[in-house]
Amino acid sequence: MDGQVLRMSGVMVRRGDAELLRDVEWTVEEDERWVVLGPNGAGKTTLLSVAATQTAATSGEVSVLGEPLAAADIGELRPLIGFAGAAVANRVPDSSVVLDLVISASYGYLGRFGEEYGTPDLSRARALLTAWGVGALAERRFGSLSEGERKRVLIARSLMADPELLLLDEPAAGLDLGGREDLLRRLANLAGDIDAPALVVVSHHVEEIPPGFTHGLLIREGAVVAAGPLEQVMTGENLGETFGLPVKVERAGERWSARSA
Ligand SMILES: Nc1ncnc2c1ncn2[C@@H]1O[C@H](COP(=O)(O)OP(=O)(O)OP(=O)(O)O)[C@@H](O)[C@H]1O
Repeated sequence: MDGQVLRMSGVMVRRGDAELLRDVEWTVEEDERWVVLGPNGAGKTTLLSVAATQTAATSGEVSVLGEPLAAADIGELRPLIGFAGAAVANRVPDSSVVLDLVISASYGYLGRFGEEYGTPDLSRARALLTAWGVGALAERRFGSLSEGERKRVLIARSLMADPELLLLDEPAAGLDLGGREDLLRRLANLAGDIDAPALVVVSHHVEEIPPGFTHGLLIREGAVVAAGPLEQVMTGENLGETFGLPVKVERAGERWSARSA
C-alpha cells in the first residue's frame, strides 16, 4: 500500500448540471491527520462520501488503502474504513441499544440482528464506549441520547472494526463549549496515537481543528482551494478565498482561530 491510504486524482462528482466535486487532487498518508474545511455546500460531505466508497466519482481515479476503486471489492474495503456523521446517525433507529450499535460495526452492520458476539467483541465495544466517555450509556437506546452523546457513540462505533482510515463528518457540530473541548481532547489523543488510523475530520470552523492534526484541505464550490501541511494551508488568504470574505487567522499553541478581517 506504500503508506497511502487515500488518493484522488481528477475526481469529479456531477448530479445533473451541478458539479459537486471538481477536479479534486488529494493524497492522505497513513500517519497523517487531516481536517477538511469549507463553507456550507462546498462539497465536504460529498468528498468524505467518495473516500468512504459510498459515492462513486463520475470521473477521475480514487484509490483507498492502495486499491483503485474501479477494480476493488468494495465489500472487502468498507470494514477497513470507519465513518461517522449525520449520514450514519440518520440511519440509526431510535430504538437501537448503544452496545448493539457499536458491536455490530465489526460485521459492518448498523444494529444487531440476532447474531452472537464473543467476549472479546463485547469487551472491545465497552472499552471503546468508555474511551469516548459514554461507557455508562451502553444499555441506553440511541434515541434517548443527547447530540454530544450520539456523536461520541458513533465515533466509538466507527473504531470497532479497527479501521485503517477514519472519516468523521462534523463531529463537533451542535456541541456546547464543554462538549466541543472534550471531543477535541479525545480527537487529539487519537491523533497522537501511533496505532490510530489515518484521520480525516470535516468541519466548518478552524477552532475545531484538534491539536496534533497535521494537514488541511480547504474546499469551495467543489474545488480544492489549498491542501497540505496546516502551517502552509492556514493562511488568511486561503481561508478568505475559501469562505468568501477577508479573514484574519491566529494560532495559539496547537489551536487555530479565525474571524473576519
Ligand atoms: N443529488 C444532488 N443534486 C444536485 N446537487 C446536489 C445533490 N446532492 C448534493 N448536492 C449539492 O452539492 C453541494 C455539496 O453538498 P455537500 O453536502 O457535499 O456540502 P457540504 O460542504 O458538506 O455542506 P454542509 O457544510 O452544508 O454540510 C451542495 O450545494 C448540495 O446542494
